[in-house]
Amino acid sequence: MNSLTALDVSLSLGERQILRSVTLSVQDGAVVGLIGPNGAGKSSLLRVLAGLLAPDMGRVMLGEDSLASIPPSRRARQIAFMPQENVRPPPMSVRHVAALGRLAHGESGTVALKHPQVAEALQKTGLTESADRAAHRLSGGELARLALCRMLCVDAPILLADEPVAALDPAHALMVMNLFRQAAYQDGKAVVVVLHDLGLAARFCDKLVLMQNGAVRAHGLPEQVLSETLVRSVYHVTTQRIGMIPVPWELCP
Ligand SMILES: Nc1ncnc2c1ncn2[C@@H]1O[C@H](COP(=O)(O)OP(=O)(O)OP(=O)(O)O)[C@@H](O)[C@H]1O
Repeated sequence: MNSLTALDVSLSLGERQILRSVTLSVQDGAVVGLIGPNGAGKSSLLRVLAGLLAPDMGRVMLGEDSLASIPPSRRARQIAFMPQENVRPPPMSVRHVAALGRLAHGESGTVALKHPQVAEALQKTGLTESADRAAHRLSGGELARLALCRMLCVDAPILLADEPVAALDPAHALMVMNLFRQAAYQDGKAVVVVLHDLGLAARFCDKLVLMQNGAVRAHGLPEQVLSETLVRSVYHVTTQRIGMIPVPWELCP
């Protein structure tokens, strides 16, 4: 069974305390949504979970093993990470950039390009017809899908995605959220996804972790975490419900 757990993790960067005793766990077959206002610490926590930042206190466990004890080469095969920042790629084709995900398995060149996972990831992210285009000429949303595509090419059991739908139109945002659900429910992956869209978080995540000021303010089922009271307290907005889905409505006075 695949699981990734942050246990009582604290992190300081420079003078600032960024994370305060954060505990979060994701198991295979589940999509965990990480939500919270700007600056709450979501990206920092995701980087700690990916092993890119070492916590000052607490630890991260990948299954039974401490993440810090796992060699980076094995970590790269176990955890695929999509960062928030979309760096414009060098002048290579979309297919070549996607295939960089296979480097985690030591594959490059033709071997990587011909791996079935590359064609599948291009198809799942709606990029098959753009595969031969120059990646550096893609639009912002297309670039975001390419970053996701490269992450899928790793075929890791654990997926960590930082605001993967922030730049996407509604159809592609739904496509990507369905893709995470499929990864969890059909392929048994463990998924952590950072989201600002509370509607998507409510609909597509099995569990939500709501962060505020570097700490976990609430966690549990979406309907528990996205209560009117908690949303008002953390985001300072009122909500209206469309069915079960909370929609941010007005700034609190
Ligand atoms: N290297 C750093 N040095 C000092 N402070 C940092 C550093 N990196 C991040 N921070 C601070 O840590 C806090 C949390 O940042 P983080 O990017 O984790 O938040 P976030 O919840 O992902 O925010 P957003 O929703 O805006 O992306 C912010 O106040 C940020 O300014």
